[in-house]
Amino acid sequence: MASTSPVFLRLMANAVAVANHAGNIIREVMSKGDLGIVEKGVNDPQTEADRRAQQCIIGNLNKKFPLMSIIGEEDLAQETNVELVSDIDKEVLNLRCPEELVNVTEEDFVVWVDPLDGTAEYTAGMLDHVTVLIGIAHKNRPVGGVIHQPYYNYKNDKAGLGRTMWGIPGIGVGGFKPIPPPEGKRLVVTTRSHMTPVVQQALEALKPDEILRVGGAGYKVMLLMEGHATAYVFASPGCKKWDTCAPEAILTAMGGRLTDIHGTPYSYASTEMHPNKRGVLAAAKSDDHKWFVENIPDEVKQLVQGS
Ligand SMILES: Nc1ncnc2c1ncn2[C@@H]1O[C@H](COP(=O)(O)OS(=O)(=O)O)[C@@H](OP(=O)(O)O)[C@H]1O
Ligand SMILES: [Mg+2]
Ligand SMILES: [Mg+2]
Ligand SMILES: [Mg+2]
Repeated sequence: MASTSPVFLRLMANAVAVANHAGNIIREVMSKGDLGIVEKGVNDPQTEADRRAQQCIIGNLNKKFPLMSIIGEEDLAQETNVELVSDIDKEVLNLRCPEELVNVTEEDFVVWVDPLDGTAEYTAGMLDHVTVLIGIAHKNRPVGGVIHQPYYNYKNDKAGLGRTMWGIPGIGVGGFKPIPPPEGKRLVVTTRSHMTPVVQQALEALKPDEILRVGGAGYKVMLLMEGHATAYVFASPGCKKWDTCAPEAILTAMGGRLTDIHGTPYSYASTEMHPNKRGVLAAAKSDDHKWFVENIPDEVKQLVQGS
């Protein structure tokens, strides 16, 4: 079965396994206590966990899919002697493959990797905000996504610590139960640490019942997936393709949408620039997404055009 599975399913099943392994690395670095923090820029830390998790994810995917483009957040020379992850997720391997991906070969996929999303929160001990993101794109669009949350349940006696969620548009999602947001309420999730006057202006115009400020694109989208928020609104550049590719795939698979603040999808081609310069707007329900696109003021849209 495995040897005849489409490349796409083998890739997804390996992505789940390496994301789990990256989660082990992230917890191990934290438990050893020396995070090895390097400041890449203002308010942009990198830790030993970011570095080792990326080496593990890209090293393993490279070994198994040597012809595929893989783009990771951290600017590192790839080590060749990374620890081999031999498991593969059997449930994902045995899923139905989307018809249009059955015969696609590895050269035609592009993988976007954020080895640790929410680094600032990781260093500050806000551990549930931390995720590992692996997004798979084909013909510029996200076709599969994996989000691993290494500290899921960490406040809960460590019962069942960590979880992995996946989504394949046209097929479905796994590892969590999609929950719709509460009817008749507008709950907006946005940045915790990158507030600007324009981000604020957009939020005020939307008149939310509540604003949730959390770290990381992965965690914000998880709040949408499980009904804790109606929309993720970030009217600013700053987010990158590796932040949004996996979350977009999962949201799309459950009927939601992730675009720029104008309502236009991003392209995930390997030649694409990394920053999402036109901001981020996401919702678990496409009707909600439409309402938010229509209600972000034109003045804000003009200020976040990516030029
Ligand atoms: N230059 C710049 N300007 C404005 N905002 C920025 C910038 N760089 C990163 N960000 C925002 O910072 C958050 C964390 O960034 P990353 O996801 O890239 O970092 S990491 O994966 O945690 O390392 C993430 O969102 P928040 O967590 O919502 O603040 C990014 O959207
Ligand atoms: Mg970073
Ligand atoms: Mg990130
Ligand atoms: Mg990161």
